[in-house]
Amino acid sequence: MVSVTASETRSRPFLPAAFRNAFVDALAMVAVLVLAGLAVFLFGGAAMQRVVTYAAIMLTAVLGLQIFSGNTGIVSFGHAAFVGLGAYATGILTMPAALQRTALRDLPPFLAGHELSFFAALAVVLVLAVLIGLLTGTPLLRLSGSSMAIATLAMLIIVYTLLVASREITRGSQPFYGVPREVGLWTAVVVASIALLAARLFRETSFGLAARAAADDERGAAAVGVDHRTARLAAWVLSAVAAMAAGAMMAQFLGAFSPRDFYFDLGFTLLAMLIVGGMSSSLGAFAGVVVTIVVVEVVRRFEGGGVVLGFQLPVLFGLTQGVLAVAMILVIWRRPTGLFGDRELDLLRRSESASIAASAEPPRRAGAGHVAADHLSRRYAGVVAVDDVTLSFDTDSITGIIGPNGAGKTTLLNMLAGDVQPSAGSVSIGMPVGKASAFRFARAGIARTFQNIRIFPRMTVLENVVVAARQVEPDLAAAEAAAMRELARMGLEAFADRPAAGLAYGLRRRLEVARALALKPRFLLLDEPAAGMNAVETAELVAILAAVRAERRIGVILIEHDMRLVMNLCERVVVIDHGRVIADGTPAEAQTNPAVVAAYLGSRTARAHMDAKTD
Ligand SMILES: Nc1ncnc2c1ncn2[C@@H]1O[C@H](COP(=O)(O)OP(=O)(O)OP(=O)(O)O)[C@@H](O)[C@H]1O
Repeated sequence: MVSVTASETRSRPFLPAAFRNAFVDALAMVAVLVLAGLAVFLFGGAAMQRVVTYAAIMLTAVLGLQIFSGNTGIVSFGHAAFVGLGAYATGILTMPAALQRTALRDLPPFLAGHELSFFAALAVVLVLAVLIGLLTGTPLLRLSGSSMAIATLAMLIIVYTLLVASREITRGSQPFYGVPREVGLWTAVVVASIALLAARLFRETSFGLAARAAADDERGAAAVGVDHRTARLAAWVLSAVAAMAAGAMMAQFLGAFSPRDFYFDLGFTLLAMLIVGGMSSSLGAFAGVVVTIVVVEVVRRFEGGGVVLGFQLPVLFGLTQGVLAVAMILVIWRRPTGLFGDRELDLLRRSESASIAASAEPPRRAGAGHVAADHLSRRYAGVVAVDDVTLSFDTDSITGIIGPNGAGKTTLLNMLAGDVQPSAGSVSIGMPVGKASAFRFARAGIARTFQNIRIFPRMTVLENVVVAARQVEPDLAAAEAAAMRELARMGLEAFADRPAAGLAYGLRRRLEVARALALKPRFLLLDEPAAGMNAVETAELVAILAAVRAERRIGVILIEHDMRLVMNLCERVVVIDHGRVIADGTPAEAQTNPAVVAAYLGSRTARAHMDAKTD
């Protein structure tokens, strides 16, 4: 459990808490793998050693898939293609030259006669994997969600077709043979161990955090400065590296193979293993491989028929794939997050040793600055949501935006946050942000919360805030300490290690504010921050916002229907009706403005709200 201390620890930790925890988790899984290797090495026969070697190779490939699909939430059917490319590249690079002259007579000269050792070939394959990852990822990741998943399927088919068509290099659909079989148990165990470390640690890097945040809520992630395309590309490239490393080992493990070995069957097996274990964690990938290999080894014995309890079984062709398919369906049905859920081992997080001190460093104060809307309009097929609005907001002030339902308040706020593009006019935030997009606005100091809360439910409460802190603080340990400080401010430190999904409604709203503040913003844009809160919670929120403003001198712009909150907290009130600004002044002026009363306060209840005096 994370504990908070009031002051920052004197000695800086060797590694940020998240990495220490990840490292220990990975070491625990590596220990199990090494012990399994040792057990079959000492006590198992050659057949058992081959099973564990194969399991370690598959583990490397499944971890590759997990790095991408587990962190981004996008299923990939294409990773078998990476395994195939790694296998063929290794086969060509390591095949003895004499054999090449007979088996691959038409091999282009630049590919011929290298005769590399396995590890030299692996190094080349890894470089190749980065290039192939960048080349395939850049166009693929322009798509989103299910279209991206379908595109990975297309990639699998394209690579298969290329392997079959490139006869001079691959022998087409004929078996590619003559690859030296240097990869044994320990090579596979070592490479799989490195893949385990990489997969477990990647989760905690800023790319891993960003990819997971975007998987949970893409708009919410952009609002805390996450560039999801870059994060996904990083995950894709690393996953290609792991999958191609698995392919390199597979080539030398099998010695002979054909394109069919890296097609739908393998793609399905990799996915089945990951889904059975649990897609979202490296623990899931690890467990999935162990469970499915054990099941497959047992089932395989019955595939060719045999006698069980006196009964003669028929030959059951495809029994293993069938059992895997049923296992996958059962898991998806009964346990959608896989056998091992979507949490890592988190060995250190469970103990006191992972305490993170809240940063004592005072957060930066916003300098003078402004956010301005210049003749801003936004139309939606026939509806003019915002109509020619010109407004300017300064730091060190709190402005309330009020107006009837559907007046255009949220649309205006979305444009000020770079989340919605104006149909006409422009937004200036006091510094250049290049192509306007929400993540660039967030990094430039425009933080926001949403009317419908957009936290990252599958991440912990602390991770929710660290994602934001990392966008402005490259040092992870410092980002953790800053995130802890914001959690403590919002009274959430006791929940730091819990999944955010478990928070009650009011606490989720607070978490969203803590997350926004971790961006060290110049402006904080809040869309109905008190919605759904009771009077006590609202009063606490008002006190927190007033304290934040006093401490940091930031500009706060909030949309709110709770007039008591607006009148108590805001120095300026902007009233919007039918997309236009109809009043802009002090709360007292708004209360007595006849246009406001006429346009906004038709009903008696609303008038009663408006008449609420400041406490
Ligand atoms: N994505 C969209 N597509 C089509 N119409 C939209 C879209 N977003 C907003 N609108 C329309 O624009 C108008 C203004 O909506 P907006 O949500 O900005 O108002 P609001 O003042 O925030 O309302 P509320 O107080 O109910 O949240 C409404 O008529 C709404 O239906």
